[in-house]
Amino acid sequence: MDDLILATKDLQEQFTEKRVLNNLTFQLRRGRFLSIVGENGVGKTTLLRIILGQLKPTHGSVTFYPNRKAVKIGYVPQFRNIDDEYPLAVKNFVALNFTQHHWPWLTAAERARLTAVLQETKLLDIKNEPLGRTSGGEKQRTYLAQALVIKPDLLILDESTASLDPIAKEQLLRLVRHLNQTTGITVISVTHDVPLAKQFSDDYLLLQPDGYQFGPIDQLQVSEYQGGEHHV
Ligand SMILES: Nc1ncnc2c1ncn2[C@@H]1O[C@H](COP(=O)(O)OP(=O)(O)OP(=O)(O)O)[C@@H](O)[C@H]1O
Repeated sequence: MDDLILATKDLQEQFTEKRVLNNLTFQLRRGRFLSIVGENGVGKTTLLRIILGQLKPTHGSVTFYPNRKAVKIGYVPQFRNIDDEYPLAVKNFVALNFTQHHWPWLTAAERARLTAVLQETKLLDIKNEPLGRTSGGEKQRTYLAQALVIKPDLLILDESTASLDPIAKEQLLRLVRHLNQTTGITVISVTHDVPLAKQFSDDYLLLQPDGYQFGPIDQLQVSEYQGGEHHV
């Protein structure tokens, strides 16, 4: 169990109208990049919410190793309400995730961490720009930086590339993969983009209406993936 970061056992979620996750059981090793794929409504976000502790499974469990408290999670949600007028500068938006309360007066250690993460995510040049005026790709990198600033052990991305053009999509995933390989951070990424998942991940979890598949990414058959926004 040494190198596991989390394991699920027999997970199921029963909503009023629908049941998702069919006794889902899988184990994720530390340092791996897992892509979760599957058609719309199959339960991908539900699984993330269970892992994040926002939703209690109707059945089954999630276990963290060595325990939940020891696994720091950085989360990039699927939707944000950032309009063109959003005034907070990129660097201040990233710093929101520091837990200390007297922001914006960061400690020296926090300032150093902030600079490091802005550099890692290639945001130094635009750190003083209001977030509302940045491009889609820059916004996604800012959300990523905000999740990373706390030095998480596990990074969870919910369709972070969905709104991006193909070049920005690949750049973002390449960056996440680079961080995964250089820092050892474990990544769980929900995506509809199977070719990109195949390019950048180690493992896949394909959720299906009546079951699931889990395994090394090279075993994911593109033809088995039906649905999502991008039919392949
Ligand atoms: N709180 C809830 N109450 C009732 N039904 C819900 C709730 N949350 C999700 N569902 C339903 O459960 C199913 C799975 O939703 P979920 O958001 O996990 O799917 P998904 O695979 O992430 O879909 P997408 O690819 O469209 O984001 C959907 O049919 C959804 O309508």
